[in-house]
Amino acid sequence: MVHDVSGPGVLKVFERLREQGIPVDRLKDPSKVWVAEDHFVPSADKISAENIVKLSNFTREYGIEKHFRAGQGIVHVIGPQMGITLPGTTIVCGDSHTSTHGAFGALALGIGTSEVEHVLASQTLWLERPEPFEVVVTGKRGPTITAKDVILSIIRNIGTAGGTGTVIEYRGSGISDMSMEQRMTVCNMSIEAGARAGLIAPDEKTFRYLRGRRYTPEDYEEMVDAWRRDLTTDSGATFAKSYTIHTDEIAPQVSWGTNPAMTCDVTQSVPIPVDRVFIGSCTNARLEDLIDAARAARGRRVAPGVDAMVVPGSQDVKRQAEEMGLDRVFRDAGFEWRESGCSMCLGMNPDILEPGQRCASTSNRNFEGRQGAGGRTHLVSPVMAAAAAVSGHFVDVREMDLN
Ligand SMILES: CC(C)[C@H](C(=O)O)[C@@H](O)C(=O)O
Ligand code: SF4
Repeated sequence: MVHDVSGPGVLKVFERLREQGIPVDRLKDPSKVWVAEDHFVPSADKISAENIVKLSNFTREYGIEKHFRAGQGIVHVIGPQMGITLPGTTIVCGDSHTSTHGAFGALALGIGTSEVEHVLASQTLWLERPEPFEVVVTGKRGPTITAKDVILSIIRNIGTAGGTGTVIEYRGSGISDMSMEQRMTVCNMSIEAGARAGLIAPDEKTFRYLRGRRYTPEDYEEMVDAWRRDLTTDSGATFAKSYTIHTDEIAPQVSWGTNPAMTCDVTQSVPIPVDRVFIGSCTNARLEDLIDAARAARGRRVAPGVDAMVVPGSQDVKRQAEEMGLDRVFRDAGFEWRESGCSMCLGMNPDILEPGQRCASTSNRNFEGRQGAGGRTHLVSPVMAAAAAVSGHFVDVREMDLN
């Protein structure tokens, strides 16, 4: 997968190789490459426009058919939704949150620019073998405890370096209970625990999710038969590390600091009014996330002084949400209803915080200045974000009358 930030850097390497007389006049297999324009959306500045022109030249020159344009959505939302992400495949992208695709039982890794170039030219990659790390999720989540609360709790407990050198396999009843979208939220943040990737063995939910999508292969049912047989956790599998979390003990989470492990329960000291609310990103901007957020927004109004926006993860999510009337729910409550893209997740486009502003955000990183210099990010689930928007401060959604 190639996107508008990491892609153009790769193309520069291609140019350099050509100058040295090394022929990179074709890709090993253009049918295995696809492109999305997501990070610089809305593409208002010069660099972003230039990058998008570069990507267009790239797909034209190398015969790449799948090119999703600005506004079509985030690379990690599009892939699964289009049936491009498949179990048992190896997926790479110059983007750390490639781990999202592990929810389908793919080995999905974020890689560096020169590695991307190597993959484009050879369809291979040299890797140190990571250690297997099992994270067992047990118990039954309360009705307002989301996959985001589960993964924030895991990271809070194992730390941002807890997964270093490993690939995390999430398993247990707490994972099989989750929908595919919830599993994606969990795998998405594996990288925030320092892991190379995160994955979940595919099951019937996985197979059902991918059936009949735009790029689902024709021989899909045969593939499913093989996956059912081969892509399970071996009985007696051994792991280099193991961690178990009981979800019945989890409260809604709010990050307070500048890395995702700096997180606490909403019942601990979470001060603060919020100025902005961002419901979006490849972590939490799928249809179920918007349905969840709408439960707190429906029939209420965004608190005075709060600026709240919803950025669906893809055009498809947006359309489906609109068919359900969710756009009206959010608009009537005073949220902005935006076009798809990375938006205020990372401050690389005009959607940024002003210095001193605090944001309740459904994204995955709260690093200093992540959403704009001088801004502060508080990571929460979609329903927590919407509840903060209508209350003007963080609240415990378990005590709220949700629709
Ligand atoms: C811009 C891109 C390389 C980056 C990443 O690698 O994750 C971005 O998507 C992010 O979330 O910080
Ligand atoms: S939504 Fe955020 S985390 Fe996801 S790919 Fe875009 S910038 Fe990275």
